[in-house]
Amino acid sequence: MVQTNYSTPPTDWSQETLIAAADEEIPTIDYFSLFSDDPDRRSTALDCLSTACEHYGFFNLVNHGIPDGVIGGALRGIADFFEQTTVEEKSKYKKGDPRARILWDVRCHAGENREHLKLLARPTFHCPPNPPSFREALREYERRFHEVKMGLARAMSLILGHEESYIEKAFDLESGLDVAAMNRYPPNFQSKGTLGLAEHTDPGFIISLIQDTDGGLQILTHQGQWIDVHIPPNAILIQLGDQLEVLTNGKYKSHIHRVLVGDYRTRRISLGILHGPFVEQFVAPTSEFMDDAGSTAYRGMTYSDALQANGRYEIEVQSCIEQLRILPL
Ligand SMILES: O=C(O)CCC(=O)C(=O)O
Ligand SMILES: [Fe+2]
Repeated sequence: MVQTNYSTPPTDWSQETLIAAADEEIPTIDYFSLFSDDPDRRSTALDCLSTACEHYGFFNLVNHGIPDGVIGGALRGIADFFEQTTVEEKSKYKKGDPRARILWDVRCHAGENREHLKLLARPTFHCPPNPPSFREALREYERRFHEVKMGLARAMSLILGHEESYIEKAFDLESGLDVAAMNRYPPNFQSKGTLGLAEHTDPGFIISLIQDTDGGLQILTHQGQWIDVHIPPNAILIQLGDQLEVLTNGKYKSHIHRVLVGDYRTRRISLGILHGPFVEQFVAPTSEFMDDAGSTAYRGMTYSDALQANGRYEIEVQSCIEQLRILPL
């Protein structure tokens, strides 16, 4: 994540700037149409995907084939974990061991108000054992979305002008590092300020996001405007990650987003999965996306090094896009 300074909130965030967000349309992509046998339908869907990736960097995915019950079950399981597990039990997962595969914390200050749980979902699935319904429900959703992710990688490879397996190979996606990041906002009734989560971008190929309550997430568009993100029930928000920005030399960009807590009486649960390349995969802009002089706007790094470039652990999945960007002289 960029600019996540937990002790000092950014100074220019007045109440007004936090609330002034435009109500803009979020592009919607129909997943099944991307693979339709009807060539017109398919080509229209791929065109829409191309516009969404290049001009927005995020979109709502519908008709993805994951049953409503699987999405609802995962969100209920997460709520059960946050509500039924004792603080003593959760505290076993506090940051300490760099090789930890599960991380839990609660933050309550002017720059961040949330309880969160992160766990390694792929290549191996790790999860607290209780409540038992949580593990199974999360695993089922994660398994289903893995297929959707591989499909999106194929469709995006095509709109980038490559063979279907281009992104899968460039990121070694079948061995990719997927981290599930679950949030509860606000964490309690002592929240301070209006920020649930400070502005940041996320690393990886894409980030998929589901929620149980609409409202709170805001995205800074490439045109520099904060917009409120509305995710229709059972749609999945897809955000492009930093490593896709690096691979495409900035043709597809990740974007800054943040979460507001606003009303302390409304609870919101979200599940973002950060779908990353294989940790040892070296990710650098490929020649097709360079200009005639062969110049690149990003430096290459393995995914593991990029995740640790800010001194963080892999499981924290923090962005280091600032270190990856080569600033023009
Ligand atoms: O809760 C949300 O809506 C977004 C969470 C997020 O951006 C993250 O965990 O990286
Ligand atoms: Fe994020």
